[in-house]
Amino acid sequence: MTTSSEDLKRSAALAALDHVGEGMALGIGTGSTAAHFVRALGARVRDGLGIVGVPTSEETARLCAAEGIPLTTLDDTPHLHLTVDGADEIDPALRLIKGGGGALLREKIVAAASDRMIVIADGSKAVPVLGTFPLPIEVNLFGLGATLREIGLLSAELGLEGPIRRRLGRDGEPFVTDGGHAILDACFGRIPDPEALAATLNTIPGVVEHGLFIGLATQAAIARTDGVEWLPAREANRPHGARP
Ligand SMILES: O=C[C@H](O)[C@H](O)[C@H](O)COP(=O)(O)O
Repeated sequence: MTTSSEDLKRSAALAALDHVGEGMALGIGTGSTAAHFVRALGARVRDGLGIVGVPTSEETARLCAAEGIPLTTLDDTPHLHLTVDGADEIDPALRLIKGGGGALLREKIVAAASDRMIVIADGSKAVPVLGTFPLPIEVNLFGLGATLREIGLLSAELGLEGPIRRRLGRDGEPFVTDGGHAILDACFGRIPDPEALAATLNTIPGVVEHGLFIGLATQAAIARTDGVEWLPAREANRPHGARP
């Protein structure tokens, strides 16, 4: 019997669900892998599990509502126990590229508000070096051209070359995030020093957020045909370390 990539995503989601306990405040991720988690969580909630969730996108909010998962906001619940979310790439130090679905801004805010972040993924997302997946960069619509040019110039100084394109939606129109911003996808191919690139992007006016998640993931459940592999935490990488 063959195992589909959806089966693997579901296996990773179920492995993360084992870490969810009664009374938890959860960050709930976005994307096809996170959707498996939402559906499995919904079944547990209907069986009586008491949790509240903060969704990382309007799409996830709708799915949670359909599953009967009680939702809150970071205004009412600013400190979360655990976030479970997918990723586009995961390296061995648990650095991530996220934002393939355009939800990176809310995802990063929610992950940073959480004591722990478990990344769920099928094995295809685990890479030795980040960057094959184009890096999503969320930018303000005002000054888009100038921001794009600055990203290109400063990343070239780091030795990163490659096309940077505004993302289009499925309808062929420019993609707009839940926050009303554009996404630029930077096709660098390889990002040998993600910390340096993240620090550079953080200095550029007009960059709202970028898809490099560094020091946020505490564990990853990577599902392969022979089972789920857990990548451990690297606490030294975590500026937002677990709080009491
Ligand atoms: O913006 C979207 C998110 O970062 C997703 O978690 C990421 O793109 C992974 O999505 P999927 O599980 O569909 O591959």
